[in-house]
Amino acid sequence: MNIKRICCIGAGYVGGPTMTVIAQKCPHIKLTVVDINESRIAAWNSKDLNKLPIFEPGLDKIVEEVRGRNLFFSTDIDEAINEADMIFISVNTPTKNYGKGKGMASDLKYIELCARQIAKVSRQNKIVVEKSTLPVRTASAIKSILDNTGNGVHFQILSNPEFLAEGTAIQDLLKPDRVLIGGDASTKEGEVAIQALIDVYLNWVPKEQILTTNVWSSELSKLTANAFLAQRVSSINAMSEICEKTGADIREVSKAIGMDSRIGSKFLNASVGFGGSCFQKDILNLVYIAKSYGLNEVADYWEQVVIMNEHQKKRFSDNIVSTLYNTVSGKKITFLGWAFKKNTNDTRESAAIRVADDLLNERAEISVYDPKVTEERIYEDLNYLGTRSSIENKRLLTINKDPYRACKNSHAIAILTEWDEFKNYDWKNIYKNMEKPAFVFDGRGLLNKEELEIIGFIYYNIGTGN
Ligand SMILES: NC(=O)C1=CN([C@@H]2O[C@H](COP(=O)(O)OP(=O)(O)OC[C@H]3O[C@@H](n4cnc5c(N)ncnc54)[C@H](O)[C@@H]3O)[C@@H](O)[C@H]2O)C=CC1
Ligand SMILES: O=C(O)[C@H]1O[C@H](OP(=O)(O)OP(=O)(O)OC[C@H]2O[C@@H](n3ccc(=O)[nH]c3=O)[C@H](O)[C@@H]2O)[C@H](O)[C@@H](O)[C@@H]1O
Repeated sequence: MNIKRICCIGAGYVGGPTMTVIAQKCPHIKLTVVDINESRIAAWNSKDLNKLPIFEPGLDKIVEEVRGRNLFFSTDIDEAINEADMIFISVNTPTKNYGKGKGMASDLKYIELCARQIAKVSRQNKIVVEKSTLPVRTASAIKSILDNTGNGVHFQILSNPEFLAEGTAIQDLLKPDRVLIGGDASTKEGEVAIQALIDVYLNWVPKEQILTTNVWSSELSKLTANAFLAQRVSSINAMSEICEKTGADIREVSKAIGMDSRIGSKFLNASVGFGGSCFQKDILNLVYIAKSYGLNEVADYWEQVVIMNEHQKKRFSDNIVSTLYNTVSGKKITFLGWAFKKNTNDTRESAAIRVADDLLNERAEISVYDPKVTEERIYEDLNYLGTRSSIENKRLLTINKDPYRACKNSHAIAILTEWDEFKNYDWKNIYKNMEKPAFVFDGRGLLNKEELEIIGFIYYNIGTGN
């Protein structure tokens, strides 16, 4: 089966970049990315490429090349569904914040709405691809909705989880470690659907890197991959606390263990805690699934990864307070970075939000510098926690688009995002304009302790205790 038209529902961090890359590599396929969020679609269609809703290195160039050629962004969801041979569902699947499973299970209401809409408007057979990260066995719920509410047309459901990381999305999409496709190979129609999606990827991904499994393995592999990655961060962060008590240096420990090829060197950077929209949500989802099968030991095991992460954030803010003589009330503390990692404007679950909230509870005054994140976003993140009124948050937290001004008159700087450019700042100048003693709390282990100490800073690096 030759796919000619693809529709992607959800123009977010996954749908947007993923379809952009497919459009570049498959000029013979017309792709339409749709979303209910009109302003997001308007931003994707913006003439000014700096106004795209998502910042990803290299994304703007490819959008410029393919938009209007074979890639389209639209709010006309019904039309895009109806004309497509293949539909990717790439909507958000956040942690449920109400009812059964509150705070743990994935909220599948957006997925269900998509399935109902697909069923309602489809006039010919379609392949439906789960791109969103979903609890294992979600495909059976989607299939049941499609088969029971549709117009008698036939649907094949595939699972094709996305493994891109933000900040490197384009590179990850162009050269994926693997592409995973889960489908029902036991039927002829299932086999045809699997092959149709393989053929799309074969336009740029070597066939050895395209892996097929049954649907449930594919759904569960995505949760497993994120759980393993997050577990590495929590494991190294747990060791960072031991380092701080014993004089060991976490960077040396990471290097020493990473050289063991069975362990490997990636994802061993101690930090103020992992952020991002997925690690926490996907592990909590896994915990919920385990509990729902009565697998309490399994659930507890994975939940500890999230508990450790919360502890790491709290320990970082506690350390700032205790180092600043147990009082930060009225003291200006500057945050370099608000996003959850470098090269993204995404702030979801960023450690900065928790750390700021803790310090604001201690009545500190926070000054934030992050060139990629909008002012509205930062206040929304804080207001969402509901700890203080939005007026109070605006009074206590200020945002500055100039890092030097952001640091002026502050007592301490906290590094919350791993931007490499921090290293190249004029730190002597920053020091000159700060209150003394001037502290740097490096939550990403990026700056050079010795250099900063020569300038006069008192430097704390997560995982070294000095
Ligand atoms: N952000 C990431 O780096 C990765 C995310 N994922 C998974 O991909 C999925 C999507 O994540 P993101 O792109 O980050 O989410 P996002 O929140 O950036 O985008 C989702 C979009 O779907 C739209 N939407 C929701 N319901 C809709 C409906 N019924 N019809 C049309 N549009 C609808 C929303 O308006 C939103 O623009 C999630 O399941 C996530 O776990 C997987 C790999 C990486
Ligand atoms: O499902 C998802 O959403 C994605 O989640 C992560 O990608 P992402 O969250 O975008 O970014 P990561 O590079 O994984 O970083 C996550 C967090 O862990 C932190 N981290 C990462 C690595 C490390 O060694 N130490 C560490 O603290 C980062 O600073 C960041 O806050 C996975 O890496 C992707 O494979 C996956 O597709």
